[in-house]
Amino acid sequence: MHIAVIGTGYVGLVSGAGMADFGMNVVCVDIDEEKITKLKAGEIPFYEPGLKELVAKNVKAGRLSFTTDLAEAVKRTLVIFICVGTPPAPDGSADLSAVKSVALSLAETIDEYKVIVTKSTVPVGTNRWIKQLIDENKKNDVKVDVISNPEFLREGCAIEDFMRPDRVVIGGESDHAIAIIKDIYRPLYLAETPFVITDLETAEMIKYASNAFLATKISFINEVATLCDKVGADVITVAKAMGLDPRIGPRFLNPGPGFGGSCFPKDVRALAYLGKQNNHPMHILEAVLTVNERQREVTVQKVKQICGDLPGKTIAVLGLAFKPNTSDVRESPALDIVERLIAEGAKVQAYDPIAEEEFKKAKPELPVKYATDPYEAADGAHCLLILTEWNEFRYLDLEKIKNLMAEPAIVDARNIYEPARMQKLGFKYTGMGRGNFAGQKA
Ligand SMILES: NC(=O)c1ccc[n+]([C@@H]2O[C@H](COP(=O)([O-])OP(=O)(O)OC[C@H]3O[C@@H](n4cnc5c(N)ncnc54)[C@H](O)[C@@H]3O)[C@@H](O)[C@H]2O)c1
Ligand SMILES: O=c1ccn([C@@H]2O[C@H](COP(=O)(O)OP(=O)(O)O[C@H]3O[C@H](CO)[C@@H](O)[C@H](O)[C@H]3O)[C@@H](O)[C@H]2O)c(=O)[nH]1
Repeated sequence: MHIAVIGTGYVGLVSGAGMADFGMNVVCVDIDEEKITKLKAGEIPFYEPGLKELVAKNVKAGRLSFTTDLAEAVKRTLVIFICVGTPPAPDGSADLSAVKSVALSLAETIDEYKVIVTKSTVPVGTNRWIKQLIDENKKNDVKVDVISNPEFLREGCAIEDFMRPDRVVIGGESDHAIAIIKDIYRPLYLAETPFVITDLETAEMIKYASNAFLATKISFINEVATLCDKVGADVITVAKAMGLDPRIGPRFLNPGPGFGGSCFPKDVRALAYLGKQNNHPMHILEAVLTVNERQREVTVQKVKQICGDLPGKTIAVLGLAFKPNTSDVRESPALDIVERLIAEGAKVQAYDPIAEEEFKKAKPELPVKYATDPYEAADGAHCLLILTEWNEFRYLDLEKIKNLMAEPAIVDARNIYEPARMQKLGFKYTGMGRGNFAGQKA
C-alpha cells in the first residue's frame, strides 16, 4: 500500500519509518526544505535512539523516501497521514494553522478517493472540520474519508512505543476506511495489540484525556512530594506503596521539577480550553497546570535553601532536555529554572549530553557557560542541580565532583541518588520529597 506522511517531526518520521518497516511504501513530506535535504542525506534532524538505523534500513529497501512536493507525493497514495505540529496558541487552544494548510493543499491536488488520517493531536471536532474544508474546497469531485488515529509514542523510546503500542485507536465513520487503516497496522493486530475502533470525537478525546491523566498523576505526586519534605515522609516509599495497588499503578509517580515536553503542557492547556469553550471549566486540569508551574519555583527554592542567596554563587546544572534520550527542550523545566537562577544573580554552568544546541537556540540571551562534561560543569560550583535523569549522571565519580566543587551541595530534582549515600560522601543533599531520609526500612 502507498502512504504519504505529511510532517517529518517526531511523529511523522517515526511513524513513517515504522509503517515502511511494516512493509508499506511510504513517502514523507515536509515544507521545511532543509529538513528534507538532511533526511535525503541520511541525517535525522533530532536525536532519537535507533531512528537513524530504522530510516536507513527502509530507505535502502526502497520503501521510504522524502520530498517537499506534496502534490506529487499524494498522487500515488491511497492513505495520507497528517503529522504536522499543533502548537499552543497564546490563549491555550491548539494552533491548527498547519493542519488547515495541509487540508487546503490536499483539496487542491487530490483527484481520486483518499483516506485522510490525522495522527497529530487535535481538539475534538477537528477531523470533521478537515473533511468539511476538503469537501468545500476540492478541485475535483472525489470522495474522501477521514480517520482519527492519535499517536501515543514517547520521545526517547519512540520506536519501541510505535512498534509495540499499548493500544491502537482508530476513529471514523466509514467501515471501508477503518478496514484500510487496520490493514496498515496488521503486524500489531497479529501481535494481539488491543484495537479500539470508535467514532471521530471519541478517538480525539482519548488522546487528550490520556495525556491529561498522566500529567495529573505527575502533578499529584509532585504536590505530595513537597508535603513529604515538610512533614518528614519519603515520597519514593509512598509512591512505591501506592503503586502496589493495581488501581493506582506504579508508573508516572516520579516527582521532579515538573513535566515538560511538546505534549503534556500544551495538551493539558488545550483540553482545559475545550472545557471553557463548552462552558465546563476543567478544575482539575487548571490545578495540574498551577502545580506544574509551582514545581519550577519549588526547585529554585531548594537551590536557595541549600546554598543561600544566589548572587556570587555558581550553580552547575546537569540536564537541559525535558527528559533523557532526546535533544528536545520544548517546555523543558530547565528553560525556566536556569532563567530564574540567573535572574536571581547566580552564574550557571550547564551540561547536557545532547540538548545543548537546542537549549542555546531556545534561550540565546542567557549567559550560560556550557561545559563539555559534568566535571567541568561542577568545577567551582556551590551547588549541583540535576534537572534531567540522563543515565550517565547516575554513575558519576562523586568523590571527584566533591573535590571540584566550591561547596559540596546537591539538589537532586530527579531523585537519582540515595540520600544516605550522599550524606555519607559528605554532600549537603536534598532530593524531591525525601523527607527525613528514613525511607524504606526493610
Ligand atoms: N512529539 C511527540 O512525542 C508526539 C507524540 C504523540 C503525538 N504528538 C503530536 O503529533 C503532532 C506532531 O508533533 P511533532 O513533535 O512530530 O511535531 P514537530 O513540530 O516536531 O514537527 C512537525 C513537522 O511538520 C512540518 N510541517 C508544518 N506544516 C507543514 C505543511 N503544511 N506541510 C508539510 N509539513 C509541514 C514542520 O516543518 C515539522 O517538520 C503534534 O500534534 C503533537 O502533539 C507528538
Ligand atoms: O513520573 C514521571 C513521568 C514523567 N515525568 C515528566 O513528564 C514529561 C513527559 O514525559 P513522557 O511522557 O515520558 O514524554 P513525552 O515524550 O512527552 O510523551 C508524552 O506525550 C506524548 C505526546 O502526546 C504521548 O504520545 C506520550 O504517550 C506521553 O507519555 C517529562 O518532562 C518527564 O520528565 C515526570 O516528571 N514524572
